[in-house]
Amino acid sequence: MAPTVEIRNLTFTYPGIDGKPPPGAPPLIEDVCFSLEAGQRCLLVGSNGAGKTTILKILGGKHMVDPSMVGVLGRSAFHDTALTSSGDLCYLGGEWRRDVAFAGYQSNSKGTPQTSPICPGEQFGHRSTLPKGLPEPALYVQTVRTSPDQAHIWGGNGAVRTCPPCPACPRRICPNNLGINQGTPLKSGCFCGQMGCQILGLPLEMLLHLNYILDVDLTWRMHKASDGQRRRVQICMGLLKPFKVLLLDEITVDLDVLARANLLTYLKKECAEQGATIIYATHIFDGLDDWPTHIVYVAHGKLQLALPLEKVKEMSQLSLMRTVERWLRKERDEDRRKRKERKEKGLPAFDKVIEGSRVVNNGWAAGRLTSTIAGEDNFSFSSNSVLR
Ligand SMILES: Nc1ncnc2c1ncn2[C@@H]1O[C@H](COP(=O)(O)OP(=O)(O)OP(=O)(O)O)[C@@H](O)[C@H]1O
Repeated sequence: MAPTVEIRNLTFTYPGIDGKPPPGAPPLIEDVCFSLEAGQRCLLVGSNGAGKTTILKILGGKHMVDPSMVGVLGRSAFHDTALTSSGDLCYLGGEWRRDVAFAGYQSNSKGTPQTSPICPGEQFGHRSTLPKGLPEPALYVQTVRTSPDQAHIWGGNGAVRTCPPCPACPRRICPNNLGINQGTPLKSGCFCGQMGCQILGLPLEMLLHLNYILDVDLTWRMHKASDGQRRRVQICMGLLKPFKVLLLDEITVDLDVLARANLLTYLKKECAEQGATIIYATHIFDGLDDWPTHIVYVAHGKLQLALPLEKVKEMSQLSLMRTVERWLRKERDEDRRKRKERKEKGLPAFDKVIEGSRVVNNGWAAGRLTSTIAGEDNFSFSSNSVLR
């Protein structure tokens, strides 16, 4: 069976705002390889800062890497934007926000901004869909972010401008509004049913299905909902489109035990019935022992283990939680031993921190003509000023 998710020698360093990794920065993710097939559920584990979110975001197409390094359903998640907009590839992360984008051209010959907006949810941003003949660096993709409270437009310089809903496109936030610099918080007090149907443009029937699983009351007012209630709505909205590959970055954190158990059962069933692939990064192991089919363990951005669960030898004696605890304890002890040795040799205990700006545009790596691997040559396959 062809893998639905394939990572081959993935190496990645976060770029700074100039689009380049800080000089001398070591790779954050180094030489990671693993693959998964349809119907497999994989737990992604590792200590804080190990690189789980980074890997999931790369898989979710939020950071550009060489297409040879990551294949989701046989496609490059970053470059093939139709993959994410179709819903086949779904990323649900800790923070609730949604990216929609438009592609356009930075300026015409007179320097006037030119935009060719494409509404959210439609295919956008691929170089081949844009008129030919314009110089490559003029191509850009810009992100409109929406959250329950407001819509944000991220400008090229990282500046945030809030954006009112577009009158021509009342069910959605339309990039036609780009450039309107007026702050209208978006539906902060709306009903959660309205959120799904009006703002995200989803039909009510679809909403009702997951609603039952997550016990969401469509009359909840978003600004009055508790953290866990908002989280339920987030998950509900995120899972509405049928997915083939689902990436979950610790989204169950605010859920009560019943909601979490129902969700895990639902996901397991979806996986078995629809042949979906799920990767779930978490630190919460309650009730997970018989959930995953596979486990991937990363430490310091490097793959330690990628195995079917039944092949994990510790699991014959220990629970999943105790198994992972043992790995992390061993890793921590090893780190401490190394630091001690370095100190004894008169070296600083920790590696020198390479200063670089943190990429804040929703984890979308600033566009670049260069590689995201420190010290490597430029990509031949990238466009400048990509600001997704
Ligand atoms: N946007 C960013 N720009 C620069 N560095 C980042 C960015 N996001 C994360 N990092 C760094 O990358 C490393 C891995 O972070 P990541 O969030 O992938 O870890 P994680 O395994 O998900 O951790 P946790 O379990 O705490 O969520 C960390 O050292 C972090 O400081």
